[in-house]
Amino acid sequence: EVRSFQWKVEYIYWAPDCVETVVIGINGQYPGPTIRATAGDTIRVELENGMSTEGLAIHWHGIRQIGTPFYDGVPFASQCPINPGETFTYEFVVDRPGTYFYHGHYGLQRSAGLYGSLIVDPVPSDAVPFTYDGELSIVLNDWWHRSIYSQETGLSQLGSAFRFVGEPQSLLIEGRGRYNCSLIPAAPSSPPLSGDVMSCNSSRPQCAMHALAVRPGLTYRLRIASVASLSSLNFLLEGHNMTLVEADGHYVTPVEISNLDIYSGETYSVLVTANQDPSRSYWAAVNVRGRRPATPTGLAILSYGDGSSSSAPPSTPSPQSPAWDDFAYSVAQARRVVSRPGFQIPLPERANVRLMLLSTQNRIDGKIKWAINNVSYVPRATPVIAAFQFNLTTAYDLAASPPRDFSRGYKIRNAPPNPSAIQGSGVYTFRHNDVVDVVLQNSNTLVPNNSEIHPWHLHGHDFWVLGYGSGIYRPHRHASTLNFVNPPMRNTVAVFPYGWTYLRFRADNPGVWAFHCHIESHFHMGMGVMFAEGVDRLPRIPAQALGCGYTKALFTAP
Ligand SMILES: O=C1O[C@H]([C@@H](O)CO)C(O)=C1O
Repeated sequence: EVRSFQWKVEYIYWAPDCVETVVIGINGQYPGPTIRATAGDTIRVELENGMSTEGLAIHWHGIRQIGTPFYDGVPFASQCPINPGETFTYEFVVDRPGTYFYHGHYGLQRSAGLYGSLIVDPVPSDAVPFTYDGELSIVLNDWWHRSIYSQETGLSQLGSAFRFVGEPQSLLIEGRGRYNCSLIPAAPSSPPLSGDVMSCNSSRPQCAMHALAVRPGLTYRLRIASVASLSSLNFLLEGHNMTLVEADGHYVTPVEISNLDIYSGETYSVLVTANQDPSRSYWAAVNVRGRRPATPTGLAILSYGDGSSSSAPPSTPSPQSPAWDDFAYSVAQARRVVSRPGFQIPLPERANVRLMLLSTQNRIDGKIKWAINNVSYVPRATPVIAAFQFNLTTAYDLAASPPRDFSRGYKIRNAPPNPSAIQGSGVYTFRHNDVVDVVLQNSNTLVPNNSEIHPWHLHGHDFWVLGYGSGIYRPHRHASTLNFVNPPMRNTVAVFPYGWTYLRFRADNPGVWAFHCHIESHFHMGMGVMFAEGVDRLPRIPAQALGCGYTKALFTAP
């Protein structure tokens, strides 16, 4: 079945946490509309860029775009950005059931609210290894009052003028949070200039708490996605345990948990049974982990029944998550997520390519950047995929590969000495069906004794997560600790402070695929790489994806 949508992307005034600001909405709404489809369906989105001051592209996160790499939605990788006033039609197959989402991938547009859910149901004949009575779905996010333009300006300043985006003002559940309006000075004019002078009003319907309505005794599949821009999050339901059953569109061996660590770019399904006192409601809560929190708990209401007193907010205090810096807890929970017997995709026995990718925070030309093996990624004006298809060697040096390893002597516990980091736009190339191992190696930032969590997301693929460890990955010491028995498949995986994460994928999807830290500011500061694979088999790029950079030369004036 083809499911068609017509979307117009525009700036709108919205008050996600009761503070009115400018949000990027779809068809006048934030978050964007939910796409619901059945495995095998074709999704067709006619996307009009109604923002008159910037380009646009939308990424369908977790959808592999098999055969349609030019609809992956990464500007300057898979397509030219959609100009103001232009309409671009995405058309792709959602081949596998699961919990996904979509989001803007141009600049910091995801942080401005350009995202929504994408849920794919299995075909009726497909086995689902658990049962439930009903379904609920939430997207988690962190939220700033400073515009993304101000945030971007801060990230680009020289030397000590650098201003990081900082900790978020609010955490949102399904696009809703509640900022404490008494912290905002009264607007100087009356009525306030909407969205320019901060106006906070806790009775705005847009910031009414989201409610998860359940009926006593029933079991629900709760789908949870994180599109957070910065924060590692921890989700919990007051008084209720959860059974983890799906991660990034793959069934996992059920795990009982009392709270869920979720990193930006990840999705999960948990089963929850409404088995508590039905005469009251409970908190659904989200807290920051991994960075010293400066943001209040984000809240929604788990309400028993509908319309009765049980939908009023609980009078209990908001629930707490494990300590923000209990990284051992996070690693232990990550290790418990393994594939489900009967639903495993066989792991290729060995890889023929291995990349050792060291992430460092660096100063380059006076600016703070993130670099991978000393190269900080900067997009160029020509889509990488078009450079391969049309051999645009003026746009990129297609033969040169960025470094595939880093110096064995690198001290990951020291602030980077940073002598030779550069900016670059090089592309790692693989042959069709190469089996690629990637070791993501974390290190100290420019701040002494500091290393951060980075959730890495791979486009066009799922990968097997073979293991996590601390310190520098050393094959002779760590290869034997990898999980070759039941590694989970994912599209996003965390790299923990001072640690390494080991993953494997098969380069069986001809295209150009971004692989990057899903923290919005970090990718913008260069924390990503480009993978090109099977470029001799690329499907023909449609004209609507071209027209910028050196692809202009492909068209002749009418
Ligand atoms: O990219 C980042 O920059 C800051 C800090 O490292 C430099 O001010 C921070 O916390 C990040 O995650």
